[in-house]
Parts: sequence; structure tokens; C-alpha cells
Amino acid sequence: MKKKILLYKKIPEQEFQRLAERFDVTYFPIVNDSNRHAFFTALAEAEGIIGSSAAMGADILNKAVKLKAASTISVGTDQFDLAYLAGRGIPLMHTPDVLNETTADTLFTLIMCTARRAIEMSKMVTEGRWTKSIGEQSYGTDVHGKTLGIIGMGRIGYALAKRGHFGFNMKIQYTNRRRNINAEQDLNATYLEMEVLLKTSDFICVMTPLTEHTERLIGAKEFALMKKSAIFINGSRGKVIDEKALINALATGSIRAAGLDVFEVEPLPIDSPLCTLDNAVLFPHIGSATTETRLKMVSCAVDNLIRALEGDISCHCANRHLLDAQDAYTSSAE
Ligand SMILES: NC(=O)c1ccc[n+]([C@@H]2O[C@H](COP(=O)([O-])OP(=O)(O)OC[C@H]3O[C@@H](n4cnc5c(N)ncnc54)[C@H](O)[C@@H]3O)[C@@H](O)[C@H]2O)c1
Ligand SMILES: O=C(O)[C@H](O)CO
Repeated sequence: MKKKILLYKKIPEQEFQRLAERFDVTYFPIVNDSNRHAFFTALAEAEGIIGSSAAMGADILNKAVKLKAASTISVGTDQFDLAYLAGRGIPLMHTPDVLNETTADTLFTLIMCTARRAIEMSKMVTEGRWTKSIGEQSYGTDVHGKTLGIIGMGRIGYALAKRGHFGFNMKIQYTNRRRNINAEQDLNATYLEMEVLLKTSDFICVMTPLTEHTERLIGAKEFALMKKSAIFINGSRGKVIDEKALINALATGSIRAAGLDVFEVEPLPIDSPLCTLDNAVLFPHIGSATTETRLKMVSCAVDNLIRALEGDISCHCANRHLLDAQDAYTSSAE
């Protein structure tokens, strides 16, 4: 008999078929008040789950009494309670690497848009305010040759640094849990304590995961340390920064601009003060959102679930360290 799995995201047909060939799939393109009861009923029967963008804390996962493996169509795993899953011996699979280059492209787009005031200038044209040659009040600032400070020099941080170093002759500096020797050797990147990085960078980009250690990593104290000309970019998760403190820094001109792909609350409420600030460039969480990369992510997540339900978590398991620490993983093939 086929194992039951729960799919809670719309995915391309060919990937759906790969799941359906192997599993008995219950599919919820979206979960809302009208189908929540049915969703929980399916969750209680599922040996595997696959999807993204839905909170999967212990309160939800404890309904999944037969669960053997979870697969998220994302590299970020903050929607899940990793320790809870590990405590039950359940691996959480994720999709690193396939989205590095696309996400770094998005981050560089934010850098260019903020520095050159691209959205603001485009609005000037489309709103009929371009009535004479622009003056210096509309000038942007250069990107090439400036200093790029990266907080979280992991897979995507490195891909961003590559663009800055090779494409824009930028000086790369970073802070990270561990030294990134590849970045130092390949990109001449300098490791700095956070405080020094904040004081000396022209562009500061946060690319850490959201964890209990990184929640509100950047707040009023950190914004106050940045140069008045600094441009702040967040592509990690909204909760890694104190959004109110950022709004204050932008509104008072204590930093020059911010480019944000992620927010404390998503979708960003239209009454957020961020929406009123010309020096904030706001994207609707599109870091990895190209057709090619989203397909690769789904494909990777499908492979991950198939393998994990066969007992193979050697690749792409996000809570492997926690499972290993308590020797909790017992192969679901058993
Ligand atoms: N905006 C988007 O669409 C988008 C796309 C992809 C990933 N992301 C986010 O980016 C995150 C990073 O992805 P990745 O693949 O580069 O992960 P990664 O694990 O390769 O890199 C993260 C780096 O952050 C470092 N780090 C962790 N805690 C830190 C701390 N307290 N201080 C300094 N450094 C710290 C780690 O050492 C690691 O090197 C994901 O977890 C996800 O939340 C967002
Ligand atoms: O974590 C990720 O993969 C991105 O935020 C897309 O969801």
C-alpha cells in the first residue's frame, strides 16, 4: 500500500506526478478556515508532508501522529520547530544551494535600486513629475568600489559577495558564526566583529537564518552604529531585525536607505509606515522567485521527501545535528 502524504502547496504537474506515482497524496493548495478541519484530518494520517509558507510549530505537528518525514520547499526552516521534530525522530528536509544565485541576484537588485533610487525615480516619470532636467536632489550614490558588509556569510552571503567583488569591485567584509575561509581566499573578504562591520560598511546586508539567536539581531543600537550614508538590506527573515527601529532610522535620516525582501508580518500590511518612506525599497519576498529556481526547489523538495521516506537523510536534512545528538533518527523504511 502507498504511504500517505500531505501536500500543502501548489506545485508543477510533473512534480505532482512524481509524488502521485509513489504516494497516496492528499493535496491542499491553500489552508484556510474553511478547510482547516479537513487539513488536520489528513495531517493525522500523513507519513510525509511537503509544502511551504505555513507555520508548522509543535501545536500543529503534534496532530501529525504518523509523521516520518517533513520536506519544506525552502531553504529557511524557521516555519518548523526543529527540536520538536528531532525529539520525535522526524527529519526536516530543505532546499539549500539551488536558490543561491537567484537570491543573490535579488539582493543585488535591492542594492542597485536603493543606491540609484530606481523606484523613486521611475515613479517621478510615471507620475508626471519629470518636468525638467533632474537636479542633485535626485542623485543616487555609487555602488562600485564601495564596502559591502555581510552579516551571515553562508551560501547566499557568499553568492552576494561574489557579485560585489567581481562585478562591482567592492571591498567585502563580513561577520559570521565561523570564519568563511573560501570567501577570504576567493573574494579577499575580511572577517570583522559585528560592531566594526556596522560602523565601516557602506552597504550592510543581513543573510542569517532566523533562529532564537538571530531574532532582532539588528535593532536601534545597531542602526545607530551605521554610517549616516549606509544602505541596509534584509533578505533573510523580517524578525531578524527590529522593524520599528529600522523605520525610525529611515524616517530620521540616521541611515540613507533600506532594501527589504522580508518583513515581520507578511504580506506587509499596507498601513505599515515603511510604505510611506521614499528611501525604502520593498519587495514581496521574491528572493528565489523565478520560474527556473522555484522549479528546482520543488524538484529538490520532492526528491528529499522520497529519499527521507526511504530512510535516506544523508543530503539536505536541516535537523540532522539534532537527530544525531540524541541518536533519535530511526529509518522510516524500518
Ligand atoms: N528572501 C528570500 O526569498 C530568501 C531566499 C533564501 C533564503 N532566505 C533566508 O536566508 C537564510 C540564509 O540562507 P543560506 O542558504 O545562505 O544559509 P546558510 O546557512 O548557508 O548561511 C547562513 C549563515 O549565517 C550564519 N549565522 C547564523 N547565525 C548567525 C549569527 N548569530 N551571527 C552571524 N552569523 C550567523 C551562519 O554561520 C551561516 O554561515 C535562510 O535561512 C532564509 O531564512 C531568504
Ligand atoms: O527560505 C527560502 O527558501 C525563501 O525564503 C523562499 O521561501
